[in-house]
Amino acid sequence: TQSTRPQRILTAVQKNATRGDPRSVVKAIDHFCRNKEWAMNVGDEKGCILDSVVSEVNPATVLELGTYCGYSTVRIASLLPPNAKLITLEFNPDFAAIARQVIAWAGLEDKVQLVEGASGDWIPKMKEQFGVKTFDLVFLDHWKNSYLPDTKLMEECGLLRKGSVLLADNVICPGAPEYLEFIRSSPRYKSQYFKSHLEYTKVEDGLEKSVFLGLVNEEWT
Ligand SMILES: Cc1ncnc2c1ncn2[C@@H]1O[C@H](/C=C/CNC(=O)c2cc(-c3ccc(F)cc3)cc(O)c2O)[C@@H](O)[C@H]1O
Ligand SMILES: [Mg+2]
Repeated sequence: TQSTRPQRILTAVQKNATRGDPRSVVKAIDHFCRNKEWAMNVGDEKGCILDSVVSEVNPATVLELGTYCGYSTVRIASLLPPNAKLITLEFNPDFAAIARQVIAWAGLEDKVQLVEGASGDWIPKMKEQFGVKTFDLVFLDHWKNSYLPDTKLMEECGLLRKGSVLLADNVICPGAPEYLEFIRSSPRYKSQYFKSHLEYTKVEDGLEKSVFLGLVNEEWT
């Protein structure tokens, strides 16, 4: 039977990366996607911006929306302090199965909890199911029209605290216009755009970093 692109990405990891070495897993995927087959990983250029935000936030709890093959999961988890936890949501079982093996190859299973299912179903269960109070960092990289509803849902479920950081991929390409419009005009967020390029291409794209400010007082009037 024909292999899928995620299966070919996993094969490239198993052939070219060293078990237990997250950076070699990241390099192997980037090499494959730059030279063999493009895939929608955040990639090496935007990945450096992701790394710098993760290092700056130094999060104890991270939520990733949209695991795909686990590329950004590995990048983030490799930078987490001991005892920190990354929960990543993926509703495609085939992608989830590949991602589990990529995460395991990197030796990061202990820091990552991959949950199979839709973000809209699982966000409301985070506290009761995983004992999460709030998330220090959220990486949004799933369906672009789910960014806004899921952000509102996280607020409603009390999963964001003053200082929580949202980092959204692809705000230019493919784009997340409703999310950008909301987050940049909301008094509850302080946003910053990091200009970059679509993974493995010269097309413009970027990441939007937004800090949740908590319920600002004009909402009590
Ligand atoms: C509500 C819900 N719950 C759980 N998992 C969910 C979920 N919604 C989606 N997922 C999962 O997340 C990933 C989906 C990622 C969507 N990403 C993109 O579409 C994307 C596209 C491009 C792109 C750019 C230019 C082009 F010409 C073509 C493609 C680049 C990117 O970086 C992308 O992220 C995928 O693994 C999907 O199963
Ligand atoms: Mg993306």
